[in-house]
Amino acid sequence: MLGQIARRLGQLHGQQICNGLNGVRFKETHRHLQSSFKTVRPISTIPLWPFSSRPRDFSQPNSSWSPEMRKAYDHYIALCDTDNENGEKTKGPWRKLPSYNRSIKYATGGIHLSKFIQAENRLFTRSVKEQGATFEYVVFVNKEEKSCVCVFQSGRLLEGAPGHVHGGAIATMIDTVTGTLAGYLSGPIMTANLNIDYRNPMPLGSVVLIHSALDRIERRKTFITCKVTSTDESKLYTEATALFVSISVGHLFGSRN
Ligand SMILES: CCCCCCCCCCCCCC(=O)SCCNC(=O)CCNC(=O)[C@H](O)C(C)(C)COP(=O)(O)OP(=O)(O)OC[C@H]1O[C@@H](n2cnc3c(N)ncnc32)[C@H](O)[C@@H]1OP(=O)(O)O
Repeated sequence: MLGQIARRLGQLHGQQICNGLNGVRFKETHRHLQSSFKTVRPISTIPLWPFSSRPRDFSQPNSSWSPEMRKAYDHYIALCDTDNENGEKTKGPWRKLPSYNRSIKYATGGIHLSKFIQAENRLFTRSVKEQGATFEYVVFVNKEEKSCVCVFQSGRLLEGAPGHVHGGAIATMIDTVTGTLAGYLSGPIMTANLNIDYRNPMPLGSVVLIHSALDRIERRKTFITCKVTSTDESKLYTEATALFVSISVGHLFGSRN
């Protein structure tokens, strides 16, 4: 039974992510899973981390970032909350979201749980250790406008057509960004539908902006629109619409709400 629960949990993100779970202390694991996943909330409502150690944020600048990536990051950082010269906080419209390498780290206490639950698993977009080789990205949300923007730099391992980014890698980033916004606004969700129009090939290594906005919410359904453009927004690469359905945590364990 617990193995089944664990395997169901492991299907998060469409991947079998809990193969390494066999052999862990199931009683303890189950108790932690139950209490932790009951507390998954929209990212917007997550308070300051309740434990002293914070998980590493993978969306901080690193040496693989091109000047264009850094410039776009600095542009949005300047629009986030800042401290003025008097040490007072000035409210900005944007907020930078942290990005972890394990989805479990988004749950309360997840950094601790991640040491013994599904310890080998990694979030797909953060699974390659080499900086700059795959997905370098950072997401900023605008709560008032119910929108977000992601600055994304593609790496050499994401090739599809020669010299250009693989369509599946672009879809991955669109799912990630629209899903992040839907989760921010609606709490635990899963992708139900993703429609993508590829308008122009995206050069490998380029930096793009992935703009997502709330279209509407109907009952459990959150509809998001998305456009991928060059950083100066003069070139349109991709357009998409996405539907996310709110789930109870039990959905991941096989129960139907
Ligand atoms: C945990 C924190 C993690 C943080 C990570 C952060 C970063 C990463 C973020 C990355 C994010 C990446 C996330 C990922 O990649 S998630 C991985 C990919 N997605 C999946 O594997 C989902 C698989 N599908 C399901 O589990 C279920 O089918 C879902 C949950 C989607 C709905 O099954 P459920 O039994 O619950 O609901 P329902 O069937 O009663 O339907 C409810 C309503 O929805 C409507 N409907 C349903 N399907 C469709 C459809 N295809 N088109 C149009 N409409 C559809 C339906 O008509 C109904 O409408 P209405 O009658 O109310 O009008």
